[in-house]
Amino acid sequence: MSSDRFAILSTYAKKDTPSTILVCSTSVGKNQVEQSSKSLLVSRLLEYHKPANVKSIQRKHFNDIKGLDNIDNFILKDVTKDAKMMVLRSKYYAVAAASALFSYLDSVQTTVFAPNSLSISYQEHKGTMFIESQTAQDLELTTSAVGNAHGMSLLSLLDSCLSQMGRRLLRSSILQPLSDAKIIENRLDAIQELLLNADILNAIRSSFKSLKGIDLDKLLMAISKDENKSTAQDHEVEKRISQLLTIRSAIHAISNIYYALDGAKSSLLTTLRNDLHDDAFNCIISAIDENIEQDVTLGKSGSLAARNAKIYAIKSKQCELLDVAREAYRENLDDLFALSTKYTETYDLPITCTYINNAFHLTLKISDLGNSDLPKEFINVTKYGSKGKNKNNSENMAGRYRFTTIDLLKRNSRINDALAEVYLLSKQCVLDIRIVVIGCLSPIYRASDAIAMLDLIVSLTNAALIHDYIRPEFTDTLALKSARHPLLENLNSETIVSNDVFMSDFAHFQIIEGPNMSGKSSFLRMIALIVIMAGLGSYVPAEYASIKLMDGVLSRQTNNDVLEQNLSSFAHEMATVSLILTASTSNTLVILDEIGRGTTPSEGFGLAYAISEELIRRRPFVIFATHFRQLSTYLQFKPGVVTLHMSTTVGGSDEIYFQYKVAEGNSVEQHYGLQMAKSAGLPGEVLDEAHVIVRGLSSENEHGYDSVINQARKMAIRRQAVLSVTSKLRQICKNCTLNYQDLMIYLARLQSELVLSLEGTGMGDPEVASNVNEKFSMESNKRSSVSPTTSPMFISEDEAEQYQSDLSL
Ligand SMILES: Nc1ncnc2c1ncn2[C@@H]1O[C@H](COP(=O)(O)OP(=O)(O)OP(=O)(O)O)[C@@H](O)[C@H]1O
Repeated sequence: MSSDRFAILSTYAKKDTPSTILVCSTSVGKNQVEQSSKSLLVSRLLEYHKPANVKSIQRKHFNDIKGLDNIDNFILKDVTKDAKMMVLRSKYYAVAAASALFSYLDSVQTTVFAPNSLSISYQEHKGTMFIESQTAQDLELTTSAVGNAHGMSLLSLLDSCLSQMGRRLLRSSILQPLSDAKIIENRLDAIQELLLNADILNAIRSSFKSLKGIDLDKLLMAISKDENKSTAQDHEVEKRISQLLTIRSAIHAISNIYYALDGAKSSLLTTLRNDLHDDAFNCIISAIDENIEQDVTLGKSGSLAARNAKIYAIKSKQCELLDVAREAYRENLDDLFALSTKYTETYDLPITCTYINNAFHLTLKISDLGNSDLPKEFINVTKYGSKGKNKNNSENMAGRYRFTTIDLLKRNSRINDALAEVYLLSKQCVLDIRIVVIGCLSPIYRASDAIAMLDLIVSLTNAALIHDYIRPEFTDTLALKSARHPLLENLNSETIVSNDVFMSDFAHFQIIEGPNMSGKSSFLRMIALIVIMAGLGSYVPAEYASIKLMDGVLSRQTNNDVLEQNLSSFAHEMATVSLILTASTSNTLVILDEIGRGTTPSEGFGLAYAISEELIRRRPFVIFATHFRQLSTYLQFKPGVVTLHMSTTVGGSDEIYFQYKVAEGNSVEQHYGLQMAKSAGLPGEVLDEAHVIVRGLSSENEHGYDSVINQARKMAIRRQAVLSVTSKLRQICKNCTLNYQDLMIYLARLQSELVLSLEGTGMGDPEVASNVNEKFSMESNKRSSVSPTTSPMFISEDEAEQYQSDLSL
């Protein structure tokens, strides 16, 4: 299953070269696979996957429920099974396609597999980030838990698209951001150009108005659809004429957008501009203009004006027979109105001839008849009261008689015969033009894609302008200065507190502590949202952003009961964690918000600790918000682990003030939970008792590991300080553009920072500087492939080994 966007599967495929491609019969028509030239889908598939066989499979075999059952039955029963099943549950197209594949193998190739014998994996498109559906929901990427008002989800925040194509692309880009820096940089260049060149931006915006909300993708699909035999002739003609008129407007709009891009310089904008121009467009316009009247407006369906517009839409002299048929229609119409006039004169009544429900009727005001009866010649009489209204027509019939005569019925019938002839001949004419359009579909599809991309770029440019976002750069570190949560900022830009973030291979596992409501989850989500925004090519809410492009964003957040999957909250948490442990790589961003709260505290802590250890070993970038205070106490000594906390202050009467500011190190135990409970009005004696218990437990805990912790903490501080300096020195070696003097100043600053951070660890003496220099030289020796001969005096051999393994990353 390589794609969840098309119901297409390859069987017995060598890498990237399928031997058979199964397509759903409804997408190509019954015989179109055999006559492949008729189906755009089939010819495209063959273009890309020659010499594959394309087989049409009945729609009923693309069954997602059956597909999941099949996978559940055949997939290997290993530790990853639950996680894989969980991901697949939300991949409707992939599992429906799997069902078609198993049906095909079973019925056509008579291949049957043993249960639990197949290794099945779900792969995302190359060059994109993997975002699991629950993560998308938790991060409120496209929908928000509190309604879909503007700015409540990332999609609605960024969406100022002017076309449906653009909006669809924005949505899919948010759900599947890119991980290819080159493509992203192209988008960013385009945004930067539009930000600097307001003329082009405004020109594009106004050129989009001429698109008048036309959804090109849907229009092209409708044009490609063959005639439905059950559709009435007049509707078919009306539909086709309307499609041709819309495509004509769309091509004029494409041309306007093309000219609006005049002068654009960035590579993406110039490519898009080229995609908006093709000689085929002129062929379509000429075919339509030569055959269809310029000023046809089909109007409201069912009205006489709409019918006449349809009848006279094809220009005269294009088809002789059509001209004759229209003449016959006109003569019959004249006869019919003459008949109506005759009734008026004969009976001396103001009778009018009205078009209702696709036929002509006679009508007369009830008051005009006075006390007399309607003449006998008038049949099928309907009398409408003062509020009467013909439901099927806007014609107000209140206070009127509606009737007909035998002669009028005959005229109507003749008119209908003439009409049938007109529609038949018109249909032939519009179908001929449709063939020209179908021959040019490919450049129109390309133009549609270009418009969608341009719309996305303009939408992201608007967001950057309105919210003062900045252009991110892409490196190996995730460094954000004064970053803001985009959705919170949109809610209230006055109160938003910005935060700095720094994650690198040396600081890849970050634990964040803090009381409830202190802003932990928001901090986690802010990082994920900014990484996703950068992945879709958007500017981001920060003063500076260096982004490491991720291959996926995985998250586990609280309170996600998944009722439809019949899993308890804890079971779901474990299934998600299992997915994270299976799917994360050193390039994945993992967001963990409270793990292990659904079970006993000791089990919860044990699980949280073990999961953390495994993630530290696998090296994804992890941000873990937790209430387990011991977690950071124990884990902070491991390489790559950083501890953070949300800063808070407590007022005179024990109120808690949240500052929403992230600070380094562990939080000081202040029993915020108890303070919150007090604010919530818990009785005094209950609180006193809780204080006594908590104090007892705290001193018991601290007594046991205090001295060990202190020792280990010193080691950790030393190691982290050295690793941090080494990381910075490496960056200098790679990217430094400073002159000699500035470089010396920077190095001296690094040195004093190091000395400062070593204070209290037994390394802050004057010899440190020379020891550190020795350490740096050890590192540079390693670079030049000379093995270090000795470990510096100020670290133990164990420590030196640990440094070596950390540095060899
Ligand atoms: N950076 C910020 N600037 C301004 N307000 C913030 C910020 N971060 C969080 N908040 C406010 O604080 C509220 C609580 O934040 P959040 O849910 O992130 O806290 P939490 O520590 O995760 O709480 P809990 O542990 O109960 O889940 C948010 O709804 C928001 O209104």
